[in-house]
Amino acid sequence: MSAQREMKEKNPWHTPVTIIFTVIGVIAIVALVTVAVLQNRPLPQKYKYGIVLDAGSSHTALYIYEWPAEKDNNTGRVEQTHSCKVKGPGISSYASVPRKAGESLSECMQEARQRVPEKRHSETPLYLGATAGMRLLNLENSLASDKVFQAVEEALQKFPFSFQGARILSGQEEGAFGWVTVNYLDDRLKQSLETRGALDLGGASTQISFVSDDFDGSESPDNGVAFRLYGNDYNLYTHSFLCYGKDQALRMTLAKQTQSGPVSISDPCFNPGYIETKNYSIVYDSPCVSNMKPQGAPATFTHTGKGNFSQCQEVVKRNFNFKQCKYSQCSFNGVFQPRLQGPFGAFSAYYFVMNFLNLADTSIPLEAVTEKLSRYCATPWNQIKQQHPGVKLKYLAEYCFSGTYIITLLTEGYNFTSQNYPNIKFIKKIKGSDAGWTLGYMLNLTNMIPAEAPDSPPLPHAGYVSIVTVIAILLFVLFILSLRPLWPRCSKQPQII
Ligand SMILES: Nc1nc2c(ncn2[C@@H]2O[C@H](COP(=O)(O)OP(=O)(O)OP(=O)(O)O)[C@@H](O)[C@H]2O)c(=O)[nH]1
Ligand SMILES: [Ca+2]
Repeated sequence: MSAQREMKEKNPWHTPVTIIFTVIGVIAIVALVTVAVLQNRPLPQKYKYGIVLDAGSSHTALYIYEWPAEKDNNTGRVEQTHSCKVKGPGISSYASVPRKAGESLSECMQEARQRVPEKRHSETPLYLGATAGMRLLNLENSLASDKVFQAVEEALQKFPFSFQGARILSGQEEGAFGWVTVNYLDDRLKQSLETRGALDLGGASTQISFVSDDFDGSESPDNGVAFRLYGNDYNLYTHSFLCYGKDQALRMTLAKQTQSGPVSISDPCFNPGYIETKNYSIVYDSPCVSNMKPQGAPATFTHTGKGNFSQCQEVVKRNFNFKQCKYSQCSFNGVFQPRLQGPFGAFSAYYFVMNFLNLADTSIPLEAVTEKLSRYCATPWNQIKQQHPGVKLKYLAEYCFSGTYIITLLTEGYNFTSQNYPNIKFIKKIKGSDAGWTLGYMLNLTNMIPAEAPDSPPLPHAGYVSIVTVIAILLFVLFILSLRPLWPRCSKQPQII
């Protein structure tokens, strides 16, 4: 017993002073850790929103984007949360009744009002960008295009968002923002990876945009867009071909076959057995073909199909001019194009068409693609209709032409070969967001892609808390040890028996 008591008396940890120090120390550590954890705990996520209306030539689509409120400047975090396809045609089709262009948007705008939390409405920017349909209308009749914009603006201002205006994008902007979208969603910009070129096939225009080591913008400044993003400089090559979207290209191809004003044509780009009466004035109602309209043509012509891929390709090729090129190299129509480089993402109609034809997989060799397309074009129209009962007849009738046009544009127009054709990926969405110019447009207008790489915190949250805890314990131990002189000395005193 006395030995035990002796041990107890000798043990300095059992003195009241050290017990008090220990308790205070433990409380201090707990307090320190609690403060560090609470202070650095991720706050409940709050989101910001942005809305972009893509007023294309064939239709308008609305996209809602969302990103964490505290990370405006961070990357790879803006996501598309909703999209809405406006019913009816593109806004340029309402040139004679502009009011209806505005009205057509209201259903999708109501949806946006419900999707974006009410308290964020007033701070949510809303943009409308119009592309080739309005570019053509503006060329044809600028007063009519102004009236369409006026009607659209009046309609959009009635909604509680922060409306930032409606305008026509230049072809360069359309191409460049499509490229930004693809590379942003792929996380290629922030990580300084090789970029992916962007191929966009719309209804009225088509864009090609890519970075090539051969291109610094000097040979053809109009095709150059310089960006500094996350600390990297990019010299982007971009070109938009007005009238080379798939609907206008079809008009041009029909125009090539009806220049003498016949009453009927046998078209290799449509399936055999296809027969439809078409109006000359409707086919030629576009600045892309209006100067080709035959004089003294009848009101209508009978459009029949004969389904022949190679003959179709010959007609389609006649839309491209390969003769003059004042640069070191050209794509077509005398337009400069540097050497193709890197992977490419092809979206919009490239995807719709190639996906329908089961040709979206580019590991299929180019030769096999043309073979499959030949077989598709030669399939009788009745059989095609039977095989695809749910597909819109207008789309269905045009797939032979559209597939042929895409392959011709890529190989003859842009000079893709059997070797680099597999570098193309046909895409619709990347990580849930549609590929297209809208996201890039919004990121640019909201300054959401910084020119310089953002500073990242030196430590992750968990690492920070662990280090603070270890240092606190070390300090505490040192503190206790530093109090050694105050430790009771009773154990060292000679015992008096
Ligand atoms: N097959 C098919 N075609 C589609 C679909 N959606 C749109 N298209 C067609 O594909 C073409 C391109 O569509 P978009 O990319 O929306 O073109 P756009 O933006 O209206 O036209 P631009 O102003 O030239 O960019 C048009 O001819 C459309 O009619 C679809 O779901 N399936
Ligand atoms: Ca488009």
